[in-house]
Amino acid sequence: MSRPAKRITITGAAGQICYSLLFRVARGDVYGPDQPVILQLLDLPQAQAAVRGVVMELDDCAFPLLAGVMITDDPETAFRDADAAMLVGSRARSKGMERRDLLAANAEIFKVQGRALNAAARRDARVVVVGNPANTNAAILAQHAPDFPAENITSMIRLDHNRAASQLAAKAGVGVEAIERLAVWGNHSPTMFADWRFATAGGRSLPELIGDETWYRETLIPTVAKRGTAVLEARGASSAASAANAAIDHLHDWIHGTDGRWVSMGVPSDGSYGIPKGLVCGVPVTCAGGRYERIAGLTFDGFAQSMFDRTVGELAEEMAAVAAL
Ligand SMILES: NC(=O)C1=CN([C@@H]2O[C@H](COP(=O)(O)OP(=O)(O)OC[C@H]3O[C@@H](n4cnc5c(N)ncnc54)[C@H](O)[C@@H]3O)[C@@H](O)[C@H]2O)C=CC1
Ligand SMILES: O=C([O-])CC(=O)C(=O)O
Repeated sequence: MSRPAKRITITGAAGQICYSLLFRVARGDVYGPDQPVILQLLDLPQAQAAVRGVVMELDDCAFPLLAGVMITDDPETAFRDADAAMLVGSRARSKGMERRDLLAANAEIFKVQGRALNAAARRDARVVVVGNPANTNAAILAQHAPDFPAENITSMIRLDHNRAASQLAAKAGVGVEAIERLAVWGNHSPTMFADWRFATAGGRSLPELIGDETWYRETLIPTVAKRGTAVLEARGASSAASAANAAIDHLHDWIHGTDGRWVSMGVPSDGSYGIPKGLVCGVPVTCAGGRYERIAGLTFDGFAQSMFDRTVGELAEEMAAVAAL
């Protein structure tokens, strides 16, 4: 263990997603098999005992790459010198809670965490927001971290990307690794737009290979959009392992590169595709040299444009609702 350890801030450490996430990060799934890591775990004061239990289990795994674990309920302590941050903790909807209340509660959390990130994290830290509403939480985080590079604050839409890739591969009868040039646009919500128009499998156009536009519009898109609900109904608990896996894919690919493959990330708008600045929006990217690059110059037909406008419109509405609070 000669290299200095990378510090990863992870919030919501006592929750369901982290019960899967922490063990994989500690095993090296983000930074790779030669890179020691230190976990800096944040959760609420009332969750500290549960976090201590999870840390006992981390100890009991005897992970060779785990160089340390810190537990705290103080955001600034959690973000101190962080090389990366996975912001999973957020306020879940409780009975009788309106959407407006949920947005307000999360806006407050990400405002506080934005200030802490601004004060304490390394300037080259890579941040992925997982806690819902993930895109809007990321945009609020960036607003409150004015000295931190906004392009390093992203949100997770990779779970939708992976869900779509898996469904498309099954339909086409190919391995999921054959699926290339898939794009998921917009909000991590049922409005997200899984766009297969440029997708290929083994170099062949996927829409041509599958040859069923009706299936795409009436089955694929709604299946991906409602997948979280379907898992919740079947399992009686929300998608935790697949969400943790997607968060690892997101950060791993950002750090290590995608070798030219497209993946989808929620990134701060630079105005391209007409996405209003200030929004954090799912777009297709490639990653290389520790940076993501948006896929530029894609065109939209009537259906794609209407799907794109709907999901970007929803993001703009969420931001307006937060601004009005
Ligand atoms: N972007 C995506 O694709 C997905 C996002 N999610 C979202 O991820 C979030 C976490 O999911 P689960 O782990 O299943 O939830 P959970 O309810 O099991 O755990 C959430 C944890 O966050 C903690 N927490 C709440 N406020 C906090 C704060 N201010 N600072 C630090 N920790 C805080 C709670 O104490 C709890 O331990 C939820 O918002 C969920 O909707 C889930 C699946 C996919
Ligand atoms: O709503 C949730 O907590 C779960 C979620 O985001 C998903 O499974 O996509």
